[in-house]
Amino acid sequence: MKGKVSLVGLTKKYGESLAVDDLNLTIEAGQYCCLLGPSGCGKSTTLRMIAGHEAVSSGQVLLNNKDVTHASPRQRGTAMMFQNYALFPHMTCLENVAYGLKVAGINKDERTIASKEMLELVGMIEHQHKLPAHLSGGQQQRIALARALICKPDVILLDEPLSALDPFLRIQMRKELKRIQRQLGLTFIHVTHSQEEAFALADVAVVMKDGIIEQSGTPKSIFEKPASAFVADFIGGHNVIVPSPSLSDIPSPFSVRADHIEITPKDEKSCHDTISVAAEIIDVEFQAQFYFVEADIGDGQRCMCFIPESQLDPLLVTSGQKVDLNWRRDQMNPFNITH
Ligand SMILES: Nc1ncnc2c1ncn2[C@@H]1O[C@H](COP(=O)(O)OP(=O)(O)OP(=O)(O)O)[C@@H](O)[C@H]1O
Repeated sequence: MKGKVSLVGLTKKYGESLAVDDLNLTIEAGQYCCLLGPSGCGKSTTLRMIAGHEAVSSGQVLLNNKDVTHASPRQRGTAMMFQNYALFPHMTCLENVAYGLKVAGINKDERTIASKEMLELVGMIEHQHKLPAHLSGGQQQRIALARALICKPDVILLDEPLSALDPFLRIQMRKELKRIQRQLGLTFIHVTHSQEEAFALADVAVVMKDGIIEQSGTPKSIFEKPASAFVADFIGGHNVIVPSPSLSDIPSPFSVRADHIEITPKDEKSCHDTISVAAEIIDVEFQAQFYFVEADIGDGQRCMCFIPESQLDPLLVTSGQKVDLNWRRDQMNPFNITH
């Protein structure tokens, strides 16, 4: 199976500033990989270096174990789908999709058949004769995807492909991307700043910060054990807590999931495997299936708790109420990375 991508010491410098710093990563053939991180962390630069649209300062890009670091984009076996779709406005959908085959010298009959197949795959065959301007954002995106797929690349590179779509369409297209990736068995590398998107799609999520990989793994493994305070904060749903004197047997910062915290009346519980922290409720927000409760635990630290709708005691959990927050000792996550 083709489509294995290896990044070896991949580095990009703009002047003195390091945009991507000694990245080492292997993406296996047929995996859906999401590069995830805040703005400026180096995701797009990494993607562009894999595509061959950005020169590498040092290190290597290997495709199927072959060094393609200095190969042109067309020689690599990768295809890029851009954020703005970059469709040719004067060409119909069919012509846009067929363009790559035309450049490759494929005859008209063959490229029409192949392009129609691709339009079927992305659900756009009935729009084949329309111009891009007459399509919705989601439809334009399907055409852009068909165009990227037409030359049968081993790897598809997608830079924030869903960011221009409204929330409903974004979820629909997310499912489509996954379906097509699974159906064709291709490697997809997808850049996003949305943790939700990355977790929904990725076999492997790579969380980046300041040009380095902070953590990579399955979304579940990252959510269950964020490696650093940065990852815990970025993926959400976790509290990063710096132990205060009342937690004297806990030496260093840790995270605890918001849905693992239980709220009880003050001083009610002291089970030996449970950590209890005195807190004052700041705010309670109804979020349909659960309540979002914010509480002050002293030393300027706030804790968020997700309490299932059916389990919240409205007499206990109101603003200003003094309570205990409790979680099991084994639900505390110490960090592997403490920089
Ligand atoms: N052409 C360039 N010249 C100089 N600096 C650049 C250039 N392109 C990117 N950078 C810098 O490199 C760093 C990484 O940028 P990059 O676009 O890869 O980040 P990103 O994580 O994709 O961000 P975003 O989500 O905002 O697109 C940033 O500090 C950025 O300012």
